Amino acid sequence: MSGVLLAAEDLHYAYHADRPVLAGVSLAVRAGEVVALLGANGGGKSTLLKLLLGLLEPSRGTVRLDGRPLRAWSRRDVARRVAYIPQTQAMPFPYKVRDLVALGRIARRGLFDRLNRTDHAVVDAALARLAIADLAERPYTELSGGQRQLCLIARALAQEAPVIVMDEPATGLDYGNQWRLLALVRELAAEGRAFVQTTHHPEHALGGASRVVMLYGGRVVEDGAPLDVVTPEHVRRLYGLGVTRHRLADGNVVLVPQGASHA
Ligand SMILES: Nc1ncnc2c1ncn2[C@@H]1O[C@H](COP(=O)(O)OP(=O)(O)OP(=O)(O)O)[C@@H](O)[C@H]1O
Repeated sequence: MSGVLLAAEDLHYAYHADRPVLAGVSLAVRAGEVVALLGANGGGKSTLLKLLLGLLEPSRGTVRLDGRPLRAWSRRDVARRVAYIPQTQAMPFPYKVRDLVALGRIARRGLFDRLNRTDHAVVDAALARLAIADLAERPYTELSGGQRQLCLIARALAQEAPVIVMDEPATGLDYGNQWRLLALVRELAAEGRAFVQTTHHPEHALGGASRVVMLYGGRVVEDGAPLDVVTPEHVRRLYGLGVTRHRLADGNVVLVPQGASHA
């Protein structure tokens, strides 16, 4: 299919043979798309991301990058095409923020190559885009969780990969930064990048994604436009929580929880 950058075809995966986590997941991500992946805790979202990145091997099925099976690519070529922002990343070495973001350039250059003028300009642009230029000289290890998250996103931008995979990118970000990040992601997608991101916030999927995929019982149960997927019925099925959905006068759509249920 045209424009598909990253595709999962009938993926199966289990950490333990008697407990399948994914049981036939298919998904295609096209240039310009922001795909939000929703699912309950333990539903297999992070596992799916790791399969898409080639960090885990599916027991059945294939992941394709630019149409070629992932296992046919070298790790370095995958890193040039796909950037990953994991949920948490321990960073024992106290890199300065600028140096951490510059690590994104390794995929483009050799590990021991000196950064050239273009590399420095790309790093500066990434810091500016995340509005963290003022943190550039601070050690990463001394930053707050949310500041670290912004640095990891800047590093992914510096990598200049056409696909960016993010595991709960809004975690730890304050309310303003959460919505600024969603807006930035849409801007970057409009420039032709593709995003796959897990989220625990259906509102973020409604307001920030161009497509929403719901994982339930190890399968994709919904895949479509945010307004078609993030419905009270589907939210109840996924989270066991009743919500009402309202369109505001400005056109925005919001969910209002009705109270928890274990049904
Ligand atoms: N390394 C592992 N070894 C064994 N089981 C694992 C491992 N990692 C995850 N699991 C199990 O696989 C299932 C899916 O986990 P995964 O982390 O993919 O879910 P998730 O949807 O990302 O969850 P959350 O929303 O809580 O982050 C869970 O039942 C989890 O316990």
